[in-house]
Parts: sequence; structure tokens; C-alpha cells
Amino acid sequence: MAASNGGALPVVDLAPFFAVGDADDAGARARATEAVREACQATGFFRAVNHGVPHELMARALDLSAAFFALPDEEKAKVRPAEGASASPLPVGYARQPAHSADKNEYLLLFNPKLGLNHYPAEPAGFRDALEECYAKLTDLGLLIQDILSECMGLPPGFLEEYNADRGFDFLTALRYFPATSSDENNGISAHEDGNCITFVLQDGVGGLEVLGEDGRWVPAEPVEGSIVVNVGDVLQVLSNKKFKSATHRVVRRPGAHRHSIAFFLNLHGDKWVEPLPEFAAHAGEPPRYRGFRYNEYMQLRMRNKTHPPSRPEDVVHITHYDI
Ligand SMILES: O=C(O)CCC(=O)C(=O)O
Ligand SMILES: [Fe+2]
Repeated sequence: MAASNGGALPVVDLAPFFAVGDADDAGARARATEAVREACQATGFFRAVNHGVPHELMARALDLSAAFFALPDEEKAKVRPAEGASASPLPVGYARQPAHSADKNEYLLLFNPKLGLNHYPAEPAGFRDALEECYAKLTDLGLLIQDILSECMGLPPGFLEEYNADRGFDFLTALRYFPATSSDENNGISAHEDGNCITFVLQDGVGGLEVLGEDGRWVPAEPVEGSIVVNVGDVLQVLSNKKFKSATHRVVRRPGAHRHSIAFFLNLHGDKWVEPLPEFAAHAGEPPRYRGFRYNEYMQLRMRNKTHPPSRPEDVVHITHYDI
């Protein structure tokens, strides 16, 4: 069988967090928590299995997404609110990366369906339901992983839950990457770190997602059916004063096939203040490695990277902007 074993990505089995009444649950939960801690300190990337998101839903959402992106461009372009009309932090609906962008993909973006801000495609039938079901399940998974992270960061129970209690800034993107046209025309998403708290990726069988390993080599996050790739974003790297890594990752396009993925971003409210927590700085006898900032300021600087790409790569804003 050509399927890989998932390469070098650590696998975390979340089953013990869903089991009830088994005497060994506490031990199994502690082992899973330790595996998350190790992965987040090493690269910030792992693969979750038995995560509570039904495999049938994941496959259905990816299939319907492929059917949507296969529609003619005029159809897809209808799923876009008028310029300036969006009340959401990012434009909802369909978009294709601009021609000047090094990233070669198109996507459909939605916020929390409960906010009523989204624009959905009329076709294919069932796509909206699948996206909304995914959104709800991935939010639940985000809250579970956030609890596990709170625990493995040694924070008081419920700390991150309280710090990041607002679900108004999370978003989901269904993505389609175009096939590579040659071996040097194959960038899907350039190497980056996610700015948010925690990201999940569901992907079809094509492959191309890669994470930068500790030794500086790219490790493929090969598709493994039913698994979800999890990565830590910049917010957790800052809170943990660099103890937890915001994973550097990219997507390399493969020849001969479009690639489909669904990414969910557990985010932070724009008004939140982000700085190294005392547990990782003063109380640990460590100097803070970042100055504090309001999250919205960082989100806006990152948006500017896209809307007004700086001509010099060193002017692109990353979390290093707040380095001390
Ligand atoms: O499509 C993927 O596999 C990853 C997407 C990603 O890294 C992003 O949107 O930030
Ligand atoms: Fe990303």
C-alpha cells in the first residue's frame, strides 16, 4: 500500500478524553497530555486521532468542497459580499489569492455560523451543512486541545479557557491548491507560522503540507485518513515565552492534482492583550522574550503583509516584530 505511516509527525490518541468510567482513563489522559507537551515543545505540530470529529463528516466536507471548487469561476465569484460590506474581521466567502501572491490557492472563508456573517455557496447541496457541522465539531476539539495545553503548560485548570473565552474571531477556510506546473513552480502556501492559538487541518489524499523539523529539514504531514493535523500558533508561543513552538509550515503543490484541505483557526478576541505569562517569565526566572501587544494590532499587521506585500522580505511582519 502506498499510504505512509504519517512520516515523523507525532501521533496523539485523544480517545481517553472521550471515554467514560474507565479506571485507567486518568493514566491514559496523562500520557496523551505528555505527548502533546513534547510535540509542542519540539515543533508545534502533531497528528490527532480519535479526536471526536466523525470521519464520515470529514470525508463528506472535503468531497463537497472539491465539488464546489470545480464549479466555473463565475459561480464561485457569486459567493462574495460586496467590497467593504463585510462586518467580519476578515472578508467572508470565496476568494482566490491575487496574481502577485506567491501562494497559489483559492478558498472559502467562514466565521462562527452563529454570528450570521457568512456567505455560503448555493451549490453543491449539503455543503453548507457539512461546513457548519465541521465548524461546530472543530470548535469542540479546539476547546479540548486548549484544556490539554493549559494542563501541559502547568497553568491553573481552566486558565486558557477563561483567557480565550470569546468564540467570535475563530474562522474556517476550505482551500483548493492548484496542481504544480513544474518543480520550481510549486508553492501552495509559503513557509509561515499561524498567528492564532491552535490550528487544525483536514486534508484529502494529495499531500504537500510540510512542517519545519528541529533539524531544519521539512517533514511531510502526509495525509492519513481520518486524522487531523494540529499546530500551535504564535499566541501560544508568546504566552509560553517561546517554550511552545509556533510551527513553521508550508504547502508544496504536487503535479497532476488539485489538493483540498479544510483549516480551522481557534483564534483570540482582537482586544486581548498578549504577552509572556509570569509562569514562563518572572516566576521562572526568565526574561520575557516578547513585548506585550493587543492581538488586533498584530492581526492588522499580518493583513497588511497580504494587502500591501513589502518589497523587502525582511519587512514582512512576523511574531519576531515583538521580540525583545
Ligand atoms: O492547507 C493546508 O494544509 C495548510 C493551510 C495553512 O497553513 C494556513 O491556511 O495557514
Ligand atoms: Fe498555516
